[in-house]
Amino acid sequence: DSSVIQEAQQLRADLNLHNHRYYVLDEPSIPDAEYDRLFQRLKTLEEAHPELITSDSPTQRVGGSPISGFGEVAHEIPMLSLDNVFNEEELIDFDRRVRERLGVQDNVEYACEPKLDGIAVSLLYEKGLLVRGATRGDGTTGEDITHNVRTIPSIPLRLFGDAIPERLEVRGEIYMPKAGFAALNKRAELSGEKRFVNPRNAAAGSLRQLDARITATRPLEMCCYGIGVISGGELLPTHTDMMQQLSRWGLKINGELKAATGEQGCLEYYQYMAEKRNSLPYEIDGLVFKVNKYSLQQRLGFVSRFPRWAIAHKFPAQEEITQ
Ligand SMILES: NC(=O)n1nc(-c2ccco2)nc1N
Repeated sequence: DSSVIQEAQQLRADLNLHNHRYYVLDEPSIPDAEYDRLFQRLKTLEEAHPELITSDSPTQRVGGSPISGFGEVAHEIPMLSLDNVFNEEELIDFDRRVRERLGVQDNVEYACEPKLDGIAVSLLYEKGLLVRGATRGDGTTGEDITHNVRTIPSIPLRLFGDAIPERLEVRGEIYMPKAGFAALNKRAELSGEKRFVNPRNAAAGSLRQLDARITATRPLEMCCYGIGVISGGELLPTHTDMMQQLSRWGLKINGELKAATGEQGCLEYYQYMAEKRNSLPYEIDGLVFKVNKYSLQQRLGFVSRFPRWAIAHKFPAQEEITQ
């Protein structure tokens, strides 16, 4: 009856908000015991009235039986991997090429982020509901790991707030924090299971499980670093704007995300993060500098879409031959 429906809806909303504060904001709002009590109450209501169960209920994070195999996902927008630079000179060269290609003299604003050492994933939200998770794969085709990404507490099953796009593809890195990795290997040692070599391998192995119940026991987190498809919604002018918007919709973004001006701003960020690297709670294998304005990315993206290894040498236009 309607009071049970209302109670279930209220419990679902409250639990999802508590999850958001605990796993995305790292600011727990209630004691664990209180959370468990609410969770058990929702579980009881759903068992008594299965028709109340919705896909974004926190009780639905761990699926039922294992899947038989991984489906394939065709990325509508290719998931490009990043080119690398290894020193200041090459970074300065990158910035110079960017400004040359844009035909600008003055400084370009960059978005600066740590490069998390995990697994790149694509999350598709339709009308705010998480409908699919996929690995990068070869950039064009990835593996469907929806059943496993649903178990990760920092991945919202439903976005909240307003002006949520019809379709929103969020891209980010699934990673295992250093502390979680150490605890997992400690448990593995005690139970005679194999240990993982590093957090990246541990995350990769956890996402390759056919049985989501195993993935659910692994301390995984997800941090957004970009978007793919966005339709029926507003694309904000810059990457940093868009990441802040993802955060308002309940997604986790990296606290070290900053805007910097020109090559000098990037080099200062590099120094700052080089000092800070060992004290971060997760492993990083570098930093990522992105031209912050999407309009400039589009222009640059255009140039880089042509193969850099081939060029067409055109003949001069011939006089039109009149019949
Ligand atoms: N791994 C990582 O942390 N990444 N990866 C990107 C990326 C890959 C392609 C475009 O952006 N950005 C960040 N922060």
